Amino acid sequence: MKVGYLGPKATFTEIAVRRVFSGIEHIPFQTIPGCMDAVVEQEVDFAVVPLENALEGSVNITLDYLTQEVDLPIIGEITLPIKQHLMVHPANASDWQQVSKVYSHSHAIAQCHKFLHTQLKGVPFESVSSTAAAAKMVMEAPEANIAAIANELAAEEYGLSIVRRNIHDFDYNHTRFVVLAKEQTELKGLSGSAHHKTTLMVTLPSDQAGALHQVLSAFAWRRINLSKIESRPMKTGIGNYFFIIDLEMKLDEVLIPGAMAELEALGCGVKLLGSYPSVMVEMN
Ligand SMILES: O=C(O)C(=O)Cc1ccccc1
Repeated sequence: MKVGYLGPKATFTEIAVRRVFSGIEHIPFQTIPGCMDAVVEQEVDFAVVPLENALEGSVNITLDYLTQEVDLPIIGEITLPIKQHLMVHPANASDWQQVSKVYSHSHAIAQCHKFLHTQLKGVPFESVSSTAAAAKMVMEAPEANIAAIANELAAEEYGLSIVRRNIHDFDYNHTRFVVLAKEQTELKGLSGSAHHKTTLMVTLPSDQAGALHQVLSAFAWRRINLSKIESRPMKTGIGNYFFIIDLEMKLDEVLIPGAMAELEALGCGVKLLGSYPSVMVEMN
């Protein structure tokens, strides 16, 4: 068995993988679509990809690729606390305040905007494919005084010096990762979880007044709790959106199928993206 993740080694995604998958091979991929394609091509059995951060919101490439390019069920969710650190090559540890550029994943940069604006004012930043990819770049270029924003494991893995710890702008910084597979599978690492969610993709009938209100009513009168609703562009024209809706319950035989049937009767398109256990893990 193999699990693919957004690499290289020591990304936050790999930390999430390590907490849930033991005794199977962990394979890094350079991009989020690359991880998902690897499941489709059966190069790996599972993929773990970031979906949403508490400070920066959804990872749009994950939502869009999952809803529009591949057909893979979500079989689990892992929520991980995120701590961002500024790190440089040990050769530059004493003059880190003179760094010429800061590299990281776009979400990590966004989580540290206040720090960058106040402590490294005017220093340009650039987003790369992951936090660990940034750490690896810094390790490979000791002659350039550049910095990465990444986690503690990446500093260890790539031999970097952490010069400022916990530089994320708000303490409550968590990221949700989803586990994808080719088919619905029960994950051993998540089987003890008492918390389940169900995610639906809903498209509205065009030009129908009150359609979103009716969609929400279908959940409301059944007392199904929504933990998230997100709109994403259909990419067919301005104003054309679909919705991704997270329900705080496991797929049952009555309430969710009833709500889905009601939405279809209203003229909506409804697709089940997954019903899955959810765990919160520690950083360690
Ligand atoms: O780049 C990483 O390390 C990732 O796993 C993606 C990510 C980036 C920022 C916060 C959480 C996950």
